[in-house]
Amino acid sequence: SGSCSFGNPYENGYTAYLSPYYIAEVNAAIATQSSSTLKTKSAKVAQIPNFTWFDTADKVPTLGDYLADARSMQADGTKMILQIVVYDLPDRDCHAKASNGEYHIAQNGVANYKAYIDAIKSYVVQYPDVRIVAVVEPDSLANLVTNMSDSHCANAHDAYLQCTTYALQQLNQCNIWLYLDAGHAGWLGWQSNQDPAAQLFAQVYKSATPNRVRGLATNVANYNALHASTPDPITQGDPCVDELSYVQAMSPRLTNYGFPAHFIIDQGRSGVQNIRGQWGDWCNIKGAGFGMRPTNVTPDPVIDAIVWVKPGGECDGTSDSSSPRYDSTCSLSDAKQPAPEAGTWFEAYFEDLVNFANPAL
Ligand SMILES: O=[N+]([O-])c1ccc(O[C@@H]2O[C@H](CO)[C@@H](O[C@@H]3O[C@H](CO)[C@@H](O[C@@H]4O[C@H](CO)[C@@H](O)[C@H](O)[C@H]4O)[C@H](O)[C@H]3O)[C@H](O)[C@H]2O)cc1
Ligand SMILES: [Mg+2]
Repeated sequence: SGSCSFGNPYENGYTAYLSPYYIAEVNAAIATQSSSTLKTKSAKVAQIPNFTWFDTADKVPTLGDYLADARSMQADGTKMILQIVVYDLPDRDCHAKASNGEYHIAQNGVANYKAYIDAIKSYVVQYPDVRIVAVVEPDSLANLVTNMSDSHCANAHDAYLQCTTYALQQLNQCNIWLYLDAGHAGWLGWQSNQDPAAQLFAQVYKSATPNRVRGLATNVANYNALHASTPDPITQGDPCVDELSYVQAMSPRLTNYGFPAHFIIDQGRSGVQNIRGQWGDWCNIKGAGFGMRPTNVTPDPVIDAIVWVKPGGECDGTSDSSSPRYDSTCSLSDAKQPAPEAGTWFEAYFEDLVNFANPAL
């Protein structure tokens, strides 16, 4: 049956697959741009690998297309990594509104979610020769740590855990590596949140054995620095001023609870610091730029790789107060407006990310 390796999936010799979905978004954007400099820089972004978000079940068949495409690219000996996000929990994004999903617990949501996971699994098992890295359910467990006082999250608690355990039980093939989403330094890095978070992550890790959970993904769809030379003033009071200090604080706690976690850290929109009014602000933050490029060269052996998970240019949430998914966070002074619905293309914001990119494009 060959080896079922479970080391760092980002080991040297692997090439991250470029999402055709994102390339199409960027190409469409370029067609609307007039500046040749902007067009050139935008084209460079399309060549930087990020994660493909399966935020609706009807996108899952494209996973088969991407796996087949990646397999064809392996014909010459190239070894590919396909990076995806599993993101379709019932009552998703329970403490916010912007990213509420298609499934609802009250409407058979857990069963629907299991069918969604089964569909993903059906493709994973068809391509045992293609390496897959999956971030599992951004914001979900983090909300269970800090927002049980929100009835939406309290009511979703059991379903989130049941669904996540199911996903880990089903997505356990040798060609997939899973990273549970772990919020970020400004969410769970606060002294009072660290241990409860570590306990919950370890509980979920141990709820499905054997599993292919390599560790945690941090800073997904957020803006924190990997390493801040000088802490952003908004971090005042939080011992974890950046993602490096966050993962270094969490690692021994997780090991202590029986979860020897490694980490991947999103830096897709972290190129510019000191741009937020407060650390809890998360929506279309003005002044953000594309950040350090994805790499497996990291400042700590517990960090497998720096990655781009949130595709820059895809909106965090609408600023239209008449929308059912309107979240007032997207109308704060540090949020770029007007903004379209979460997940849809936000051209003005994309152009800012390009122009403010650090390193420059
Ligand atoms: O001084 N102290 O000692 C002390 C102690 C504790 C303190 O309380 C902490 O304050 C933190 C804010 O500083 C809070 O963190 C925010 O929590 C929000 C959810 O509630 C997150 O929002 C999500 O963001 C996602 C993208 O990241 C979106 O995709 C998603 O839709 C969206 O919902 C923010 O990122 C995150 O920054 C903590 O909960 C809270 O516990 C504060 C001080
Ligand atoms: Mg979101």
